[in-house]
Amino acid sequence: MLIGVLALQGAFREHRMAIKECGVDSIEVRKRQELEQVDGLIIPGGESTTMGRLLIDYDLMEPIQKKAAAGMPIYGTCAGLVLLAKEIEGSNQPRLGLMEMEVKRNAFGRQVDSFEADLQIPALGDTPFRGVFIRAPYITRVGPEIEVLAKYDDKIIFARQGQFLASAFHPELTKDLRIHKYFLKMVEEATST
Ligand SMILES: NC(=O)CC[C@H](N)C(=O)O
Repeated sequence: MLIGVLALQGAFREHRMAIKECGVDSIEVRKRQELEQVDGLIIPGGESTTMGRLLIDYDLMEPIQKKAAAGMPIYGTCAGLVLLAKEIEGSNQPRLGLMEMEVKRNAFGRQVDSFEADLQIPALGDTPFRGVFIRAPYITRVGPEIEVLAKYDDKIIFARQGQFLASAFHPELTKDLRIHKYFLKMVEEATST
């Protein structure tokens, strides 16, 4: 199994470290040829407007959408979550638009630019997951095919739609590997069918 981490901008190194800790190989994806090799893709946090523009400049937008349509699992964190959403409140910025949801960017407000919180995530067991939020978005509306995996303060911050996974927070900035392992299981399931 080979995981690609989109490396146009943002926190891609930390995701590669986490994947390595899980005992799985990864590569940085900046070109089509690199994308072609991978079984699953992680879209890191960063700046979603910049990353969206770079996806077009690097000619990766359509190739990713095509691989997604062919079943490739994708996990987006923070800016990655924004890029996965079909709707972005008040913005027409470029996006992959693969998940039936609307998101609000920088949604927790200026006073709470960055914060941490213990999250209850039933899909990961009883132990809370430390959520690191940095100018985080949240999900404001979801379609029926979306499974809500966690909320914080009544806001949806972790969700799945089939082979797509999205978190508003940054598990790659903690030592807890449960979400990366959860995604790797999704990739394993997709590649074994
Ligand atoms: N840490 C992050 O990825 C911030 C995301 C940023 N607010 C955006 O919308 O692009």
